Amino acid sequence: MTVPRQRSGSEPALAVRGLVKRFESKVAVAGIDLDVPAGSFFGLLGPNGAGKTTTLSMAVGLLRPDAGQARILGYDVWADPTAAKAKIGVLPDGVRLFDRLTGTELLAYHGLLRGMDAEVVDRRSTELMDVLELGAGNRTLVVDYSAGMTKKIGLACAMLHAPRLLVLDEPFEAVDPVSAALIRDILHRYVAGGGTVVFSSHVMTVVERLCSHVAIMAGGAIRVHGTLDEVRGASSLEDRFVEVVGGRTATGSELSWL
Ligand SMILES: Nc1ncnc2c1ncn2[C@@H]1O[C@H](COP(=O)(O)OP(=O)(O)OP(=O)(O)O)[C@@H](O)[C@H]1O
Repeated sequence: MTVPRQRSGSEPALAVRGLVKRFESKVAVAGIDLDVPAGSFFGLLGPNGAGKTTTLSMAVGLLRPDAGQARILGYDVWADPTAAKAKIGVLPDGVRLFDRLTGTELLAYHGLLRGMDAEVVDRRSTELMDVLELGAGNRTLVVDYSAGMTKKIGLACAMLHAPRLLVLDEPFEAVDPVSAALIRDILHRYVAGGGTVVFSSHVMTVVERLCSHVAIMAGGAIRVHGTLDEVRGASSLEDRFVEVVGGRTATGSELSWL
């Protein structure tokens, strides 16, 4: 008999153990252990190809790992997907949405798929469309949205059911500064209200401004993690990042034809 795992108040919002993913001969994620404390604002950093998207996709049950485990608020993502997925909202990489719908229709679709009450969906989607400045009455199809608007409707879909954990892959990419500030405020409020956010980003200033905790990945492994202050020490986060992942600068001899 399998004894259900005890869930306590101190359970990390997200816990991964020994996550591995290979794509043919390429090891994209090489055995990652990571705890995201409940109530934290967690930034996952790393250079292009470090394995951030692959890690987050496995952690939320979108990509099956070759080895390892992921738990969301104590629920195993692969053994108990219904319970685990009820607790999370996900903004995946390159959001694949049913884009022949208006934003409001897409939110209704998401809400009803999650078994939410139609009236609640209606109320929340109007509020989300409004707050995210997508226009509650806007009849534009999502396929015709700009990249930044697509990011915002993806975020709205992730938040609609009021999850306890938000996992966001590059939420600030392609978003204008005004919308980025808006998203930052919304996420701040969400964390202040007891939610947990994990997001990947390349924008150090955003991570430094928002995050309580940070992990830096490179080559499919976590190189350093901890609170923001522990990770950056006396340097800036950017300097620490370059130090950890190894920086390369153009010496002047490259691209001489340019
Ligand atoms: N479906 C796939 N098939 C083959 N290789 C893949 C696949 N997905 C990812 N990879 C490889 O795995 C490695 C990690 O990719 P991943 O997208 O997780 O990196 P990332 O840190 O999110 O990068 P970026 O910051 O550029 O988005 C890369 O070398 C990438 O080429």
